[in-house]
Amino acid sequence: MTTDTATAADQIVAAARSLFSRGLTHGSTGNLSVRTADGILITPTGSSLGTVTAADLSLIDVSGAYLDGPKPSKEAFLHAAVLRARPGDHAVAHTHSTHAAAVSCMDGLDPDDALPPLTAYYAMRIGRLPLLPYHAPGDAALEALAEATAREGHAMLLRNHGPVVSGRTLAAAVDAVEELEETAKLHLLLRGTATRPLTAAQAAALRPS
Ligand SMILES: O=C(CO)COP(=O)(O)O
Ligand SMILES: [Zn+2]
Repeated sequence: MTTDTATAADQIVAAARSLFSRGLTHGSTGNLSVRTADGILITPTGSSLGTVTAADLSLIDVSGAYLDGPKPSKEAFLHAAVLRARPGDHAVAHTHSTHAAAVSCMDGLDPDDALPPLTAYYAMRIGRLPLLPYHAPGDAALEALAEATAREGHAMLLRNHGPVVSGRTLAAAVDAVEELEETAKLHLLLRGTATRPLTAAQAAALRPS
């Protein structure tokens, strides 16, 4: 279902405030997008999600090209790549949330799946978390890999950076990125403690499509 641009703008501003007010984004980090009938509405580059308004939002097309409004997020190409790869998804959330960003800096991660399925909600909302190799923010060299990764699943972790998660709606994408953050926190809390994640079969039974 495609959202109209005015509704999408309201959704982006509400989600931005919600994330920023709870410390899930800080400074001018993170960006949100929603696919609309007109293109992809996305937060502008350099904006704080604590103060961005509906009038500040940028419009790009699915190729990532600029259409209207202020200069889009430098990660606009990533949002467009994910939405091209996932026609059933209509929104993308990217954050530098503390615990997920911390995990993205850890050595020895499994590049196919950076976090264990510690809880049922993690298995339901994220499932698998591929780790993408380090690129500087805004480096479009990541575009092809991000698009290919998004064809396999709706979540990915950018090395030394943070998560990118899509959803059928912005609410779903934000819900999933929050679940990822909380699971990253649990993972760090449990370091040094013998831990029993879900079994592969238990996780697979809950995995999102
Ligand atoms: O998260 C960010 C870069 O990765 C923020 O960039 P923008 O301000 O360009 O959206
Ligand atoms: Zn970022």
